[in-house]
Amino acid sequence: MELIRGIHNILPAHRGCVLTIGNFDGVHRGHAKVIASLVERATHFGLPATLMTFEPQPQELFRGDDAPARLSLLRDKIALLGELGIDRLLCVNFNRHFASMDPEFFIEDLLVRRLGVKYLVVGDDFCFGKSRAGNFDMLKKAGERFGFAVVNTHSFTVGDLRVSSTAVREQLAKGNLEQARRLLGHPFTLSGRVAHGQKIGRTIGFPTANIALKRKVVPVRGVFAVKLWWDGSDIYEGVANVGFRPTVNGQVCQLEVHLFDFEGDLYGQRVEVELVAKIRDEQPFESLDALKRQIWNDADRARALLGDDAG
Ligand SMILES: Cc1cc2nc3c(=O)[nH]c(=O)nc-3n(C[C@H](O)[C@H](O)[C@H](O)COP(=O)(O)O)c2cc1C
Ligand SMILES: Nc1ncnc2c1ncn2[C@@H]1O[C@H](COP(=O)(O)OP(=O)(O)O)[C@@H](O)[C@H]1O
Repeated sequence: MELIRGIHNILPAHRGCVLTIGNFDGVHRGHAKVIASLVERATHFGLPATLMTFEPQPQELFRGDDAPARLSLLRDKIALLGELGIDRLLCVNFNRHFASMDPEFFIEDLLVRRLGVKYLVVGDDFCFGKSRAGNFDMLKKAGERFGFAVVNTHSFTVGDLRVSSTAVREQLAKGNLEQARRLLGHPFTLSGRVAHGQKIGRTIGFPTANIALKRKVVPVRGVFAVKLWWDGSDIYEGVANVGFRPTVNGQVCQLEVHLFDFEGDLYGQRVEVELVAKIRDEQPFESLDALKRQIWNDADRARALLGDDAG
């Protein structure tokens, strides 16, 4: 998969494609379906399957801290999309300038002239450009004029649940990791670099790798049974907390993982953490001793849950 970072990096050689446009947050099963049909069309036309996505996600630009919790960071998104057979990923720097582009210009300059789109898949609620005046109907009409087909994405359901990034966020907020996994089609993971903390963990017998989440809004909270790995490593099991650590007056939301049967230095390592099952909500404790006793219980529970998961 070729990554094109920014519209200024679109080359004349990139002209001619089948295209889909969207946030693709989480890269869930609905997204995978859309992409599978795009790849099929790409083969049919003999053109590269191209996906246009935005960074930051539009709501993050417009709503800041009120934006919906981010499911996948760009880096995770790129990795997940890379597995779905797309030829090109165009990542647009979503800023005020791009957002206020005239919708006609978006179509004629970007889609037609520079990308040479022959087939376009978007949701029928897709709006774009200045005052969000560009819409599905406008794309359809432009398609007739410039000679490209425009088709609508169809909803994909699992059981009676419509798969959407919002539905995944709702399941995660409720702590239903298994249901979230079903909607995503892959486990929910958080990733980041291990940083130094307050060094309290080791003094209570539970060293915890502290992982900065780099998100404005985190979609999960609480204590979880987890698996952790990094590039080329084994998979380790452990117990983790995602939250503000009220007992030690934590200021930022953080992921902390205590690994079972592991002794070593993880500082600086980029790790991936799969949340397997939720154990409880985070709570304040009156002492570190009380917290330590609780973490012992959490660890037992996590081992049991992870044992079930393996079977
Ligand atoms: C499994 C687990 C559960 C935790 N639960 C809570 C909790 O309910 N409340 C809380 O204030 N902190 C909780 N913590 C966070 C601890 O306060 C924190 O890991 C400890 O203070 C060590 O901090 P340090 O890594 O900065 O040294 C939990 C940590 C782990 C690993
Ligand atoms: N079993 C373990 N689980 C997690 N981290 C461990 C473990 N054993 C050693 N470590 C190391 O210890 C560090 C955590 O120790 P801790 O006292 O909690 O310090 P900090 O407050 O800096 O996180 C981790 O970042 C990692 O490098």
